[in-house]
Amino acid sequence: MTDKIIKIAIVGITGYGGLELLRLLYNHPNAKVVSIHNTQTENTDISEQFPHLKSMYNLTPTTFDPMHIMQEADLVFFATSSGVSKDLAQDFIQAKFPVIDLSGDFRLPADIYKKWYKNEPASDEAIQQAHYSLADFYDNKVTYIANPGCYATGTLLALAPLAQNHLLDKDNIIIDAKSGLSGAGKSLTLASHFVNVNENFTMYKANHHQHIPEITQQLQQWQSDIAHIQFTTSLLPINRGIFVSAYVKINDDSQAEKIQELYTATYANKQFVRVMPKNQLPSIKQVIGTNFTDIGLTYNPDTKYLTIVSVLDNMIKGAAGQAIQNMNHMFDLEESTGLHLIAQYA
Ligand SMILES: NC(=O)C1=CN([C@@H]2O[C@H](COP(=O)(O)OP(=O)(O)OC[C@H]3O[C@@H](n4cnc5c(N)ncnc54)[C@H](OP(=O)(O)O)[C@@H]3O)[C@@H](O)[C@H]2O)C=CC1
Ligand SMILES: CC(=O)N[C@@H](CCC(=O)OP(=O)(O)O)C(=O)O
Repeated sequence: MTDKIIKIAIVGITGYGGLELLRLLYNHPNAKVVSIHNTQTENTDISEQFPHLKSMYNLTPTTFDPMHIMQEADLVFFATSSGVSKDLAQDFIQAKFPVIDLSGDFRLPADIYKKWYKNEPASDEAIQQAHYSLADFYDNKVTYIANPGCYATGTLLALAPLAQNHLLDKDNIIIDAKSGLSGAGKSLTLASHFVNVNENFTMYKANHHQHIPEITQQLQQWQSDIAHIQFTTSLLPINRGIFVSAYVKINDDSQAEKIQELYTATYANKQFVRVMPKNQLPSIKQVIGTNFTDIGLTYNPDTKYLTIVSVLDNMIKGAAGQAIQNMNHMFDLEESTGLHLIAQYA
């Protein structure tokens, strides 16, 4: 084990993603959080606002000052709302200082971002420097990483073995994804009000979710004829977790019986993707609190639809955990460092 210590700054510390980074990095043997930032600095220890952190850290949020961060730290995580890092990250990008951005700001070309996020995009120049990094498939030694979105991670891992082998029927890619409420961040809205979510089930952003272009873009890199996906998202009355159901047809029927082996082979050396035995489908609870994505498959020979289910913890594999996996790649650490987590069984 290396004795290297990576000094880390986190911007967006008062959000769910920032707090999850802080929680996971506590047990990372090669990381030390040296500064934390949000929109206000109150000059009080972070544990005043978040008592669960009492006696764990000795950190007070400080004013966001890029020059100071670059002097003190080796890497900055942006766990800020979308539309924020495209402005705040500028100085770091210019200086080629290591950045991992959890938001959607650098995942898409400018015109597509503007259309789907309905927000002003970062400059083309900045976007071109960012590397979209689905951590299980990319071992980046780059300085600037756009961490994938939570739904995009679950969907891409569910479809990767097929797309990488050009086996998807491009006209039959249907994805029905569901998320726990922490995916929406800490801000309260009418839609995220307890009474609206508890004991309820709602589909939202049907056909216009911002992860649609992110998923399509990556699928196209693997299988160039894919132009569209049918994608819907729903809100589960739970805190954490994503459940992706993908219904797809494969374009070569003779391969149908071999799909399970294809998934097992694709993920044989990917320690954070676990493929279930044939015809067994995963449940959300088996991954909550971990950096795993678990995947199960079942094929219907009558309809010729393959159902693929993938589950992950949106806050870990969908955000902070994958960001740390990317950090481990960036700094040449073993990719599971600090991420040895077992789900809570009951
Ligand atoms: N939650 C999830 O499961 C996932 C989230 N993401 C993405 O990660 C990012 C963070 O998500 P999440 O933690 O849920 O969001 P939250 O809404 O919970 O938190 C947002 C954070 O950003 C900070 N912030 C907002 N504007 C600024 C600013 N101008 N300067 C400094 N800090 C700012 C907020 O600080 P303050 O308290 O001062 O307002 C807060 O700490 C988002 O882009 C989200 O889309 C990606 C995958 C999954
Ligand atoms: C439950 C819920 O509301 N989830 C959010 C996920 C947002 C997210 O991860 O944002 P990025 O676009 O930055 O990836 C949503 O559906 O918009």
